Amino acid sequence: MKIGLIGNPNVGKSLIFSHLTGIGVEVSNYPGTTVDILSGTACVKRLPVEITDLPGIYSLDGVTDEERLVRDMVLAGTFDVLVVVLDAAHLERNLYLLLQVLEHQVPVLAVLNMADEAEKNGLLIDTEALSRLIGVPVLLTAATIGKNIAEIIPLASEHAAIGTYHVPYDRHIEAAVRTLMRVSGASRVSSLLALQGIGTDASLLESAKTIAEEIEEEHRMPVPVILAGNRHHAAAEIRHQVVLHKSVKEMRGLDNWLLSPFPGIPIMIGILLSMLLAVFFIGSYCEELIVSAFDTWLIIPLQAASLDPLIYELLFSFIIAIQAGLGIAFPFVFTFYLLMSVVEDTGYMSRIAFLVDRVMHRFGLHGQAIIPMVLGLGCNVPAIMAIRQIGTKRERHIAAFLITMVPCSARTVIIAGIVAVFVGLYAALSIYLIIFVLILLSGLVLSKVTSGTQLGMVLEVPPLRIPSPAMVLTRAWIHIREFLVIAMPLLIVSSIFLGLLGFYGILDIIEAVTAPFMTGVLGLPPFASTALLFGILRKEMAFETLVVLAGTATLTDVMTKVQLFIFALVSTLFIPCISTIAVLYREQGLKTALQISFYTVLLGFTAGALVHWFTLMSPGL
Ligand SMILES: Nc1nc2c(ncn2[C@@H]2O[C@H](COP(=O)(O)OP(=O)(O)OP(=O)(O)O)[C@@H](O)[C@H]2O)c(=O)[nH]1
Ligand SMILES: [Mg+2]
Repeated sequence: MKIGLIGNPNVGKSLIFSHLTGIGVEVSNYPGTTVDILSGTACVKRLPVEITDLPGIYSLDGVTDEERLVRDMVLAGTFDVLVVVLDAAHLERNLYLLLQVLEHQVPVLAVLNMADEAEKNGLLIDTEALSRLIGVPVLLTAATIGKNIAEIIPLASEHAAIGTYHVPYDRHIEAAVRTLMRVSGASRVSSLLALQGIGTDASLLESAKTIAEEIEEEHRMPVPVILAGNRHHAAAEIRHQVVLHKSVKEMRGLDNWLLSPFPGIPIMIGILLSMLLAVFFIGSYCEELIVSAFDTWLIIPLQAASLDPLIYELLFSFIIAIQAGLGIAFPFVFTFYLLMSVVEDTGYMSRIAFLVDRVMHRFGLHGQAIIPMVLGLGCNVPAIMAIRQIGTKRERHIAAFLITMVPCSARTVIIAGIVAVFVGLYAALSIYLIIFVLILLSGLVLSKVTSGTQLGMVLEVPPLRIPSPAMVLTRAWIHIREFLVIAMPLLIVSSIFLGLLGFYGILDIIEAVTAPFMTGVLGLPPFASTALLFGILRKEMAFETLVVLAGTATLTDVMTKVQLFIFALVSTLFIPCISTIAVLYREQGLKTALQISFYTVLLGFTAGALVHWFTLMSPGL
């Protein structure tokens, strides 16, 4: 009987080999110690068993010479049993190779070595669950202390089994495999290999090539990359089901819920939606209190005092800027960051990434890209900076486009403050829906037109934790402080600037020039153009400026509900704020910054014009 020891580099194969055979081989703590293939014999029940120590490899893809060598030996049926040695302390990374070995339909025993290290790291591995899941026996060992090493050969020779687990590949891949199996009568593994251009059957390779080209056309990435992405996802999923951190043992039941598509996805939508609603309700409740306090105590007395017109204009612009900042933006920004901070601290964010990973691949993105996108709900600037971590240039390019469309907290201020307050909750939610659909469509189009490759990556899902109030408050405070020290002064200066422009009649000129477009195409009052313009400085300033220009916080006095809806939609979508453009330029270059700015202007005006046109067509609205 021939047994092969296969596994990632540095997992302890050679140490196990010398325990089993008594042959002293080089064992060292760096990958790639074994380069030659060494065999030895052990006796089990007086029958000789030949054991081979193979060089460490990460996959059977055949990228390196060692990988090709090992794969060819496996394909040639050299071994009766493969003992796959895994590092129990880094199971997810090691599972990738195991999943690939299982595809080869050879009897397998999985040995999770380094049990001592896993234990030291506080990891508990449910070997029975793993064994049930993949259909092969699983043994936990620690080669340095000889733990369970004596079990390896008896288990391997008597109980090694052909795995029952199939990596759930992308549906195009699965369809291709089915077709190849039917047409050429090939096995699943030969069909999968043929799709990657590996194999000896010329006619199978020929048909696989045509199908693979179609898939690559559709996905805009090579088949091996798609397969790798799927395997990584499967490895993450298995790891999640069988490994738990001691400290979070009690959280595990909850986590199983959170991470499975059902009820995970409804829960995710529920959590995000209730966050938005909480921001709406708490924000607008506080807004009303603060705004009316300003009106009663400052604005009305100011109007009653007979002041020099210029002084009055300056004072009025100053007060209304503070009213807009503290009264309108602050309650929403504060509530948002507080809730967001809780979500981040619990570790739920990575669960969102895991849940949407599959869907994101359709948009040419890895699940990890969802984290900057969710961060973008707070502010696009750190979100754009966070895409640095994303694997390839192509993914970064797509992510930059999509993130700039994500409604940040400033845009939530506009949507909540204008639409939720004056038009209604459903109208406000419908803006999110419109933006969501536009992001999906843009993602689909971008993933088709952007060239380059997509990388598979391992998603780490950190343990769930009860958030610590101190951490949550500190994190929320960092964002809120940024708002107070950067946004507020900017708001005050621009409000005074605006007051002066109005005082000297310059706003009238700008408005007169843009009026035909504003009124004719978007159906908005002419002064909306100034508000949109100031929205480029900071998004919520579009709203605050509108209040300043309207001269009242009760916007329905000066605009219709439809106008308010269109204004909010356009100012949310069109051109990112100046800080976002700056960071886009720094991170992605001038071309991308310009492309995105142009694209969003087009999108914003088109969406606004369409809504206007639609309401003209249906006067009943
Ligand atoms: N803590 C701990 N260390 C181990 C265990 N098994 C092996 N090691 C150590 O891990 C390192 C790598 O062991 P090797 O046997 O050389 O690993 P390998 O898989 O043959 O590595 P390559 O030949 O590079 O593929 C050595 O320093 C071993 O002492 C274990 O169960 N626990
Ligand atoms: Mg070795």
